[in-house]
Amino acid sequence: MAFRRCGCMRDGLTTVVEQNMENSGRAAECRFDLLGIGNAIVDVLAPVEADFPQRNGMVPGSMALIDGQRAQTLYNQIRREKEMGGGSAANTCVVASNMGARVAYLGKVADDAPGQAFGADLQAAGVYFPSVPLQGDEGDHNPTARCIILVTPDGQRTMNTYLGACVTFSPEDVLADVVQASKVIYMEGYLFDPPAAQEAFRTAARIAHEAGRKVALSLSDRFCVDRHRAAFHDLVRGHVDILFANEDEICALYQTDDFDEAARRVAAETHFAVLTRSERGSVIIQDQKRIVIESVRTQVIDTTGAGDAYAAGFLAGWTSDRTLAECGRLGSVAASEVISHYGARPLINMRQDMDF
Ligand SMILES: Nc1ncnc2c1ncn2[C@@H]1O[C@H](COP(=O)(O)OP(=O)(O)O)[C@@H](O)[C@H]1O
Ligand SMILES: O=C(O)C[C@@H](O)[C@H](O)C(=O)COP(=O)(O)O
Repeated sequence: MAFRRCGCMRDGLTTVVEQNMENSGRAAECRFDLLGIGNAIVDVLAPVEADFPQRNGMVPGSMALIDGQRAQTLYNQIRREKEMGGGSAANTCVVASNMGARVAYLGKVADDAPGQAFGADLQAAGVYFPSVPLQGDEGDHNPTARCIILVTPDGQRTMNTYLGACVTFSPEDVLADVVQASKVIYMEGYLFDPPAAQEAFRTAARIAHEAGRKVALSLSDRFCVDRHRAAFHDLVRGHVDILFANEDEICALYQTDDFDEAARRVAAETHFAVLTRSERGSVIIQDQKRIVIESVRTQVIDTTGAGDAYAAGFLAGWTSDRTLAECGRLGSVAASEVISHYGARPLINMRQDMDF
């Protein structure tokens, strides 16, 4: 089955696309399959030597929050390979759109050159991006966020994020009509770092559920889970319909080193969780039933965005009524594409060029 394509992404929201959702019981009459909400970030990718992260006080494979000065120091220190739109949920949106889903995104940039580039990347990918950039003094004090991503020869990425304009994202930035028009909203756990965005997160979840839409959450990073464990527990137990997490993150949530124990505990607390395990693939858990999905082997150049792309493939499949096994396979296929080159966004048109 081919994914549906929306040819009117930038029309006014009064146009509601009629959907034929015969067997899903999910939302009918949605303009968007997927709405991503997250920290709007420009990624700066750079190859570094294997020991660079440790030598510079970083934990390999993690995301650390840094201030503007540290961002500038690192920026001057590295050999920049690529600068491009990033942000975890935004990456998911771009990949899902590339796979044929109809996608919108909400996030905060400043009205500066990186912010304009971030918006242009989304627009080029067919993602509807109605968020208003920060203007004037506020924008001058909070420039568009940057993530300095250091990639070691084994393809591992270590991220250093300066949040900039993202710290101003608040409930007012949650556009209710866009939320209501989306089958599923997908929010990144990183949104729990900027304080006002936590409230925005809850606002978006409430609006979505009131409109009969689904809410998906990615736990994002194990240290992010450590920072916000109680809030994530609360969300997982009561407010999230689909949970995405990698092995480290789900283990961090339940404070265990044992993946099987973490998987058992999440199965007891939630109806639907999707757990990724890097080259070991993923496990989909729905109502205690487990489906194991293999990864797709590829030459790994840069693992930035593997989890984001997996979620994209999965949700593109889920919102077009694929079976769970097919959703998982689409996740693995999407992830294998983005880890085979620098950057978290696809270099090909996956819908056209790959076997779905
Ligand atoms: N080395 C790899 N080889 C093949 N696929 C991979 C590899 N690393 C990640 N993937 C794919 O990406 C998905 C997400 O990767 P994972 O590392 O678990 O998430 P994250 O990027 O969030 O840390 C995996 O389920 C798998 O499909
Ligand atoms: O959101 C961030 O702080 C980093 C993003 O800009 C980055 O593109 C990212 O999240 C990569 O995704 P991941 O490797 O799947 O975590």
